[in-house]
Amino acid sequence: MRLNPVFMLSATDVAHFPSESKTANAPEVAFLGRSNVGKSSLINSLLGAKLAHTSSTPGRTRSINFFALYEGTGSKQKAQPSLIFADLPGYGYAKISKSISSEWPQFIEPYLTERETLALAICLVDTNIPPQASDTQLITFFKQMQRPFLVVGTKADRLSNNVLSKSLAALRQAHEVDEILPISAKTDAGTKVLWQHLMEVMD
Ligand SMILES: Nc1nc2c(ncn2[C@@H]2O[C@H](COP(=O)(O)OP(=O)(O)OP(=O)(O)O)[C@@H](O)[C@H]2O)c(=O)[nH]1
Ligand SMILES: [Mg+2]
Repeated sequence: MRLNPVFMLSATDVAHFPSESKTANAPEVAFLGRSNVGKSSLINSLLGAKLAHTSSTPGRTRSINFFALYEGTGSKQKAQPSLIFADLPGYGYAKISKSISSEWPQFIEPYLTERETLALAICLVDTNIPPQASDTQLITFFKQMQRPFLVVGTKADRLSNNVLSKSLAALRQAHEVDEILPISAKTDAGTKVLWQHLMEVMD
């Protein structure tokens, strides 16, 4: 199914989050991970459009950017979105070993704990670097909150199959998760499988 993406708004405060009148309570998917892991690039790759701003400099995304995804195009586009994407600012950028909550802007934690329509969190981890404590911390947070999450391994295109398999095994072990889906925003590898997970959220 093709979804038509439309940028909604950029939130720097809880008060700015899109309300029910805008989202029609459509399920929301949040993209989380360290700065530069490839959140905005993955969103663009999934949407087939360059809507989210990407940068080689960490810390590009400083607010939560919401995108509404509509079924149908032109006159056949539905009035209400079917899915919402939320592109979040990265963590682990300014200071190295601070806890996620102290590093992160004040509005991220309320977003994660209070956003009722949040249906799935995509936790991005970089397959090109060793397991990071800040990522374990985020994944533990979702386990404890019993909120649905999915871990994806980014920038898989940079590694040979052999090195990628080893990296994924190390990441699964460190973060104590059964599955990490390898993806590449560059080659679109893995994005079809990821869309299958997103479709389940929409049902
Ligand atoms: N080779 C390769 N490079 C990638 C991939 N995804 C992202 N990048 C590169 O990684 C850098 C960061 O990408 P972004 O998508 O801006 O990362 P982000 O997680 O949104 O970063 P912040 O907004 O700073 O938190 C850019 O230079 C991208 O081109 C990928 O799948 N493969
Ligand atoms: Mg970004």
